[in-house]
Amino acid sequence: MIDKSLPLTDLHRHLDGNIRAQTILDLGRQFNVKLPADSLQALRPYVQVTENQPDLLRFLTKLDWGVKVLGSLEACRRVALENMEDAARQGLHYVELRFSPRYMGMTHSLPIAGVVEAVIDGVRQGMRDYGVQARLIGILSRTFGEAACEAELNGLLAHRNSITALDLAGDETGFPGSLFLNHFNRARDAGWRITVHAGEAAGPESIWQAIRELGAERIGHGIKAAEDEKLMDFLAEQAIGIESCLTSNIQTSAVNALADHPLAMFLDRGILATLNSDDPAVQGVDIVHEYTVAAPRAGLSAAHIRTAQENGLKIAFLSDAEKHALCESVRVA
Ligand SMILES: O=c1[nH]cnc2c1ncn2[C@@H]1O[C@H](CO)[C@@H](O)[C@H]1O
Ligand SMILES: [Zn+2]
Repeated sequence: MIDKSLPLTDLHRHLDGNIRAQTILDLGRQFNVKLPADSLQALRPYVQVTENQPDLLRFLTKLDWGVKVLGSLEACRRVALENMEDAARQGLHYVELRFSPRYMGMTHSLPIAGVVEAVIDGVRQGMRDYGVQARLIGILSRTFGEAACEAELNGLLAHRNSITALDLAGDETGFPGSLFLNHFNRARDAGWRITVHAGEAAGPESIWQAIRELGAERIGHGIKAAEDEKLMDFLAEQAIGIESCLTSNIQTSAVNALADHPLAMFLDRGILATLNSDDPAVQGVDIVHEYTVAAPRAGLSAAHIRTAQENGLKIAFLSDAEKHALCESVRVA
């Protein structure tokens, strides 16, 4: 189901939602963080979704142990590097890793710009060691409010040339995009691309807002676009990509069952929708599962899946020359 002649991409993957359970154990010991369990098996239910959660916020608590053990900048570098190793193991040619530096550094009061630098460093080393291409997306964790997000943005802007895009993630209903106009104006002024988590927990108006007011060129999840015909037409006409994350949407109860997921309809309507993982370690799945198991269960035909894979290249935050080079490297390999 994965076309080997095309690049395999993952455009929506939280680096801080993909911290290995074993690494959480290691770092917990190293930094004397009292974990709820001290074996891999016993820790798993605290750091991984073992049954679907009733809502997004309950799902998001599963990411917390992963960042609570980040006791140093070196620990941040380690998880960034391990993310690159995971990407290589899954056969990805190109990955966009997103992360929230303030969230990562919060427990141990790490300097935000320092976290950003450590992540950049780990990802760079990973590109060299594992031969996977990567770009970084900074996240503003909306759950902590405007002022916290301003500090987070400042830390990201300190390394603006190593960051490709800005995203807004966390509690979409409690902290609507309208609170973050200034933040996104500054991001666009810095020349960054924009993607926003929208229409996951809130309705289609949240997607319209992200596009019109925050300048989103891509939408994370965007499930609720299915409720708005005009919006779906607009997404298709304007080539605004959708980063779908099938398993995540079931685990957060954003969609009741894979068979009800709107991704196949989005593709039928010509929307540039893609298959992505979201928080693989927390979800207990990875991109290959999304292509080979989740996508068919969501009613995608082989042709849909191929289109989604092609769309991954189309809407990647790369220049045309970089996309071309990526295709060539896959063909030659
Ligand atoms: O599926 C999701 N929807 C919304 N926000 C998310 C999701 N997964 C992770 N985060 C949020 O992203 C930041 C860490 O990268 C955190 O704010 C986390 O809550
Ligand atoms: Zn996400």
